[in-house]
Amino acid sequence: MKAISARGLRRRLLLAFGLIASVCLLAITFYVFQARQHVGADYTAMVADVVRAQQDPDKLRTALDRHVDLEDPHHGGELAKLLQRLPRRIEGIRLQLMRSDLPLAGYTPLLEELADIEERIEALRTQVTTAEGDEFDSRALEEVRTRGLEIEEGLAWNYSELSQLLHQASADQRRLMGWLTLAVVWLLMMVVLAVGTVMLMLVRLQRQQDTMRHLSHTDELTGLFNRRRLQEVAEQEFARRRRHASPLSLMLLDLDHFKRINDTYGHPVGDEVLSAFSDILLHQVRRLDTVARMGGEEFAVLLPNTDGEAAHRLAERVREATRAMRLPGRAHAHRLTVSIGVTEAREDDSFEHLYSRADQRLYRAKAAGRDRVESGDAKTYPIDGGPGKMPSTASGA
Ligand SMILES: Nc1nc2c(ncn2[C@@H]2O[C@H](COP(=O)(O)OP(=O)(O)OP(=O)(O)O)[C@@H](O)[C@H]2O)c(=O)[nH]1
Repeated sequence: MKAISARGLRRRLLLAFGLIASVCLLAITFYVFQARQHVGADYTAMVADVVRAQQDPDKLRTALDRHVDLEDPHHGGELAKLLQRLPRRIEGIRLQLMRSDLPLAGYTPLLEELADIEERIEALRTQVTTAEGDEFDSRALEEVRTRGLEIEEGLAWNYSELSQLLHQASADQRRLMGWLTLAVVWLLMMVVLAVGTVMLMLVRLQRQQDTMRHLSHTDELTGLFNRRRLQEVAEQEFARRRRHASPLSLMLLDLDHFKRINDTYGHPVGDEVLSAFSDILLHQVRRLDTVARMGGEEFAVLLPNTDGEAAHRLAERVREATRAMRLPGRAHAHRLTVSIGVTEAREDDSFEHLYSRADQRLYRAKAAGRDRVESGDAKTYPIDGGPGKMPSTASGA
């Protein structure tokens, strides 16, 4: 599986975080809008019905007055029609209340009273319609008036109570919605915060992992790769070589008599020399080469796409540069030299074999007097690409 870099991961996490935050923001806006609209619409409709119903008692009083004052039986028709409409209005309000989510317990006494009024309206309507066409006596008219006024009073009181209850409930509901909205906003903020924190932690974790990986691949003193990393890169290069059949060489380098530097100038100066030598190596090689410190004063350079001849030339350049190197501090007068073993990978070779051959050649270079490059081939190699001869399989001082 391809590893994601810390930067790539951070970019993806930030993108995800931005998306989540936007969705949350949209959800909050949508919720607040819907909640306010919903509550407003329900109560507006119900309160409007009750306000209209509150005119009914006045209409009833007027109809009664006309009915009684004119003593005209035909006016009974107008009163009867009104008495027919009133129960429908009550029924409509009752249905609205039932359908709403209001706690009906507070409304039950009112609804019961309205049901009672409905019955009385029905009785009065029967009385008025039955009497239509007959002669009204004043006693009967007075009775209609009295019963009508009782209904009018009952209706006026009930509607007024209902209106108050609805206004109160509406105010309560709005307050509740306000709190709910706040709670939702708070909750979403917490979610966003939590997601952000988790993402930050993930980014930190990834950074730590990257640092750990870097440290596990790096030599602390010189900043070069270490033995483990060289091994990994070598395995990759061998796999690549099997696919593309390109040359691959290895150079092993060991500083000569390094102990003397430590003994003469002290360990810290020895450390500085090791760092300065690393710089020389890095300066001489290409970007695709892998330079590693194997431990102590021993180094290795893996050279992809490089045959033994080119590797030998490079080794010579490194040897020359090392001799010419001015050592730091009190060691400035000391001349540092390096012995180098070079080898090119053969067909069906392995890194272990390659390394072992380079090591043997390094040993030979040491044994032959140090400050030498041993490549093991009987050929002579031109140095720096120009014509030149090597006395034997080795070159050096
Ligand atoms: N300053 C410093 N010295 C180190 C470090 N690692 C190893 N050394 C020293 O390197 C020296 C290596 O000594 P030897 O193995 O005898 O090798 P040499 O003196 O270079 O001799 P030849 O390799 O035979 O030419 C020892 O004195 C080690 O203490 C390090 O990280 N810093």
